[in-house]
Amino acid sequence: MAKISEIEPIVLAHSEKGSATWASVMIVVKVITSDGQVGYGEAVPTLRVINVYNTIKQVSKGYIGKEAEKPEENYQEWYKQDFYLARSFESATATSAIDQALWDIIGKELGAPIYKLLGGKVRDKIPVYANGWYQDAVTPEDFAEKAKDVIKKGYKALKFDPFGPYYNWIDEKGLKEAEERVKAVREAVGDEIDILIEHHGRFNANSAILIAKRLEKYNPMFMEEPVHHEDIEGLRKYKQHTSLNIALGERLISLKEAAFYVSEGLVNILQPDLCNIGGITVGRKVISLAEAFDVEIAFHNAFGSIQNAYSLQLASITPNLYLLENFYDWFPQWKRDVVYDETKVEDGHVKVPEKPGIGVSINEKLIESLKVEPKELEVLEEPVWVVKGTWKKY
Ligand SMILES: O=C(O)C(=O)C[C@H](O)[C@H](O)CO
Ligand SMILES: [Mg+2]
Repeated sequence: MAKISEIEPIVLAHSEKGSATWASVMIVVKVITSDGQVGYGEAVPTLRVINVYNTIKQVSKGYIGKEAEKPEENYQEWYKQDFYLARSFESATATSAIDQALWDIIGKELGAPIYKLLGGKVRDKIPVYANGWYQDAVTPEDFAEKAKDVIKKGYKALKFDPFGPYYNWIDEKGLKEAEERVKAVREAVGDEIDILIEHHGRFNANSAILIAKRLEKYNPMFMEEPVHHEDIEGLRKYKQHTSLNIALGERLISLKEAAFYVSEGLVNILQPDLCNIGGITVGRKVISLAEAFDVEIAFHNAFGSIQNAYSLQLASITPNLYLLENFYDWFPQWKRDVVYDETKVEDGHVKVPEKPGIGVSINEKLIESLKVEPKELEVLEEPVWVVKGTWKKY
């Protein structure tokens, strides 16, 4: 059986930026086997580009020489070595990206897309929701105009963060501003469209509860990360005082972390990120964990087109899928070109790619031409994790 002979982290950048600064670059992992097979994965940049790049090199030491077609065993072996894997975002994303590439290699060896290796599709098209669409939106009118464009593209659901620069607590002025933005979007899209409210984990429980009571009249389908990510007691309090669906999961980096939120009943829509949670090997286990508790899945999918391709493969085998997050229509063109623009959104759905492994072709020449040295991201008043141009009051 082929051995893993090379693992190369590659940072891609381009002058054309997308809607989220933290995804202005892509970190790609290229794995090559002893018989020349090549697999690709994607790691998460955010504010850790240099650290993730270097961690991929360190994690690779635990994978080089291992059998390429054994991602499960390789993950278990690495878990033994990497004492802080479940506590280290850098380790988790590096391991996830390498794991993705190994599943890509197996699929290519067997001539089958990953969904086939996992028992087959339960749907041929993936229903998606829009994010990234509200760049530079500030006033309610801005949000309403842009929301109409989203619906014209055929999306049946859209997510946005209506809170401007408010953080930790929110006052009456902030509540009013958020309500006016949500009201404008609801009036623009009508009652049939799912509105998803993103909080980016910025509020204390009291403020999050005030927000829920203020916005519930607009029937949001879920409230994402309403309280600070590590605020378990705040989340319990939020759940006790509101009736809205809680969505979270993008920051989870292990199966057992996901199991905690699901078994404690603290999440209704789980949003694992295949570039954080442990790649395909752990991602498929999280799907079943959620299914056992009647929790729905909406994979977090906010970085690049390789992550998007893997998310489509796993979304196709997920019986308890709500919707797949999608930035694709608001990606800079270069990100779409990395996969030859093979995962277009049509009428709010994406056809499941059928090519072996990752499902799409990878534009290796473009990757070569976009290669840059790992670098720090600028830290400005507007945090890198918001949709650009929205950290504003009006
Ligand atoms: O996609 C999500 O759920 C995120 O929390 C990430 C941000 O919304 C996205 O990158 C826009 O900044
Ligand atoms: Mg989010």
